[in-house]
Order: sequence, then structure tokens, then C-alpha cells
Amino acid sequence: MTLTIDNLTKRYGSTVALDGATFDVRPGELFGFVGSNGAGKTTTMRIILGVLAADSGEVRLDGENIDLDVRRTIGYMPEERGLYPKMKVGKQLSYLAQLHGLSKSEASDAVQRWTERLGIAERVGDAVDSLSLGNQQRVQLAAALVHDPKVLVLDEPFSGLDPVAVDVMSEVLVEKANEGVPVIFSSHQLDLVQRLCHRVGIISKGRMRAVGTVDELRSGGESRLVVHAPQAPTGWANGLPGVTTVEHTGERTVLSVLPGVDDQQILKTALETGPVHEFSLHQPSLTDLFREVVSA
Ligand SMILES: Nc1ncnc2c1ncn2[C@@H]1O[C@H](COP(=O)(O)OP(=O)(O)OP(=O)(O)O)[C@@H](O)[C@H]1O
Repeated sequence: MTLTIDNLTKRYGSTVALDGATFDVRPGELFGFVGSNGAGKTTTMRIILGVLAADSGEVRLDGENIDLDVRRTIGYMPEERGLYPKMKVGKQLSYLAQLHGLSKSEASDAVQRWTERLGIAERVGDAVDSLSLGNQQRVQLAAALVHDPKVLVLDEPFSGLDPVAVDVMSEVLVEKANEGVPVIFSSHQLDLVQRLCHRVGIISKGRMRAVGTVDELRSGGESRLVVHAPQAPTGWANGLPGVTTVEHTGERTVLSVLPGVDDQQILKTALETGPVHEFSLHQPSLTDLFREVVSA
């Protein structure tokens, strides 16, 4: 199934939360939804789930508008979480599964399977608010998964998790994507998003500023070259077309290089100053790309 977010706009009074946000999440894809605080991620996800209405624009699943029946096939982890704190874990998960259309015995099987998978099986008889925050988050993930969703929409599922819980969450999301489910999650942990996601979307001020694989986002951007040439004078690379000196400290120079520039010409120029001990290309990370896009 393909989830299409088409030209969404949303205002809160004079605040423009979404300003034509458009992107899609493809079958079997882990899509990382990133943006600064207040960029519009939660608003987008609430609109996908129909918890909030857009002012204009549409959300479609395989080309069809999302009605109540289709919405029940989506697994959602809201930012505000929203479990009943005093209700027992197992009872709550079973109740939620049945709300999504499972029979009592199907719900019971699903609860057993997911609580085991997520390492909270021994807590099914405990009230949610007696669990640690990380374990409550595992219950929340179980709640999004118990009805075998066709789409997963998760608002900051990794926030506040310890490294082991991050691994469990990552494995489950990868597993669901491998089953063909489109998975979208928001996160401020950009290293994790870069490691896990097939594609990412960067939203800023309610507009998608970049969508693609990290490699696609890199192409067209500048790359960094680190050159260790101890005898090179300050400004040795000035004058090379498409090359800017970002930093020259002691014996090392960091150059910013436009796409298409011949790095061998830069190496040749460096060698003309004396020995070159290091000449390495540094690919921008998602964090670098994010900073570039958001500050543009
Ligand atoms: N209920 C509301 N009333 C008024 N303004 C709101 C409301 N909800 C969101 N906003 C505003 O809409 C904009 C988008 O907020 P949203 O919560 O979608 O951002 P976000 O990207 O999820 O941010 P964060 O990373 O901080 O969770 C912000 O300016 C926010 O202040």
C-alpha cells in the first residue's frame, strides 16, 4: 500500500502549521519524518489518522481517500501516547485489538505474540502506570501492532528509550517494513533515522524541503574534503573553481567542493605544495543535510 500525503495545509489561528506538505510513503518502506520543533510533523500525522482535519489537501491510501474502515487498518502511536494508565496491560491491548475488529480469541493470541516479542509478557497483569516509561512505550507499540496494521504511523516512537529498547523498536519496524507495510515515524535522532530509513523527508515551517534517500539528498549538495598537507600555505586551494576553504587549522584544510569538481585536480594542487598525508572525502551526514536544509 502507498500512503500519499497531498498538498496538506493547516492553520491554527495565524500560525501556519502546514503549508502544502506533499510526499508519499511506499510499500515496504521505512520513512523517517524529520524536522525542527514545531515544523508540522505531529500535525501531519494527526491528519493522516483523521484525528485532525486539514484545511485543504488529501491523504490517500493506494489512491483512495481514507474512510473510517481504512483508518482502522492503520497502526498509530500518538505523541501524547494515550493509554489508560490504570488499566492492565493485557486487558488494554486486547480491548484495543477488538476495537480494530479482531475477535476475542484473535485479540488474545495477538496480545500474547506481541507482548512476548516486545519483552513485556510478564507485565500483562500490571497496570500501565506501574511500568517504567520505556516499558509503557513498548506497550504503546504493541497497541499500534496488535491488529496487524497495513500502515504504521508513529510519532517519536524512539524518544526516551534506552539502547536495548531502541534495538527492539528498530527490529520490529524493519520487520514490518519487510512484510510490505509502509512505516512512517518521526524522530529527532537523526543518526538513527539515517541508519534505519530507506527514505527521509525533511519538513520545515510546514513544507517538505527535501524527500529522498540520504544519498539522493546528498547529491546536488556540496561535499567536504579533508586535506592534510603540512607545507601548504593558507589559501593554497583558493582559485580552484568550485572549491571554497572552510577551515585551515595548522596543517589541515577542510574544503567545500561543489558537485562535478575534479578532486584529482585538487590533489594535484595540494601535492604541488609538498607531501600530502591525508586526502579524504567526508560525506555529509543526515544531521549536516538537515542543518543545511533548515537554515536555507
Ligand atoms: N492545538 C494547537 N493550537 C495551536 N497551535 C498549534 C496546535 N498544535 C500545533 N500547533 C502549532 O502548529 C505548528 C506545528 O506543530 P507540530 O506539533 O505539528 O510540530 P512538530 O513538528 O510535531 O514539532 P515537535 O518536534 O516539537 O513535536 C507549531 O507552530 C505549533 O505550535
